[in-house]
Amino acid sequence: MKRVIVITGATGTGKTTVSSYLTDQFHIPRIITHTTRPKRPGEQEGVDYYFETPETFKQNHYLESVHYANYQYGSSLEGLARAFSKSDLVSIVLDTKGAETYVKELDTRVSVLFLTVAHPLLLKERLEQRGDQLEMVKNRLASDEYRRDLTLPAGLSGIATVIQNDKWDTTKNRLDEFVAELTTPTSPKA
Ligand SMILES: Nc1ncnc2c1ncn2[C@@H]1O[C@H](COP(=O)(O)OP(=O)(O)OP(=O)(O)O)[C@@H](O)[C@H]1O
Ligand SMILES: Nc1nc2c(ncn2[C@@H]2O[C@H](COP(=O)(O)O)[C@@H](O)[C@H]2O)c(=O)[nH]1
Repeated sequence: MKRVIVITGATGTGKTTVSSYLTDQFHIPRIITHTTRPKRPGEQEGVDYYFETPETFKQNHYLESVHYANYQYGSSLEGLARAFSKSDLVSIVLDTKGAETYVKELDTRVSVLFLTVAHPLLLKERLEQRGDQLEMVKNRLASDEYRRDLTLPAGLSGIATVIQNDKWDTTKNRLDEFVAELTTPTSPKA
């Protein structure tokens, strides 16, 4: 059965880092989503995102789309099909609103990881260290979406596996266990 690991949580909690680990360690490809935000240094078209203008953004067919801190983001049916052509088990990085939509739309074909950190101050430091523009960090941390995504939403409670991503070695161990449960045929989660 095809399955999507939805990785969600606040900005800077490490969602993309976790998704890259799943690709490198377990060959789980990521669904590439679309955004109208400008590229960060080092980001590549079709690898990190499909970078769109507000006009081209409208031309895709979305399973869900959101506004996040003044930009548009969406996961297209085309992007989903492209990832599933590589593997029956894929991941996607979403804000919590998108994660709730995925659970509603794909139901038992979704496994959710919700990432947190011990203190939100860590997130500001991580965004700055990542090289985000200071103005962008300021706007993002002042957004309703940022505050919303700090807490596990009711719609994901009892569904999501929560991982506190403070120490990367601990997170890696939790991820290894999570994937083992998903991919063991006798496991209730498989
Ligand atoms: N456990 C960790 N300890 C220290 N730094 C980390 C850890 N996990 C991730 N990081 C770093 O934190 C920064 C943010 O991580 P990442 O880009 O994966 O977050 P994100 O949740 O995808 O963010 P966004 O929602 O803004 O795209 C990156 O520079 C990453 O290398
Ligand atoms: N609901 C969706 N959320 C998405 C999608 N693609 C990314 N995201 C989330 O947006 C924020 C900001 O991302 P950033 O790359 O600008 O830092 C973050 O929470 C992502 O997880 C999407 O297609 N749908």
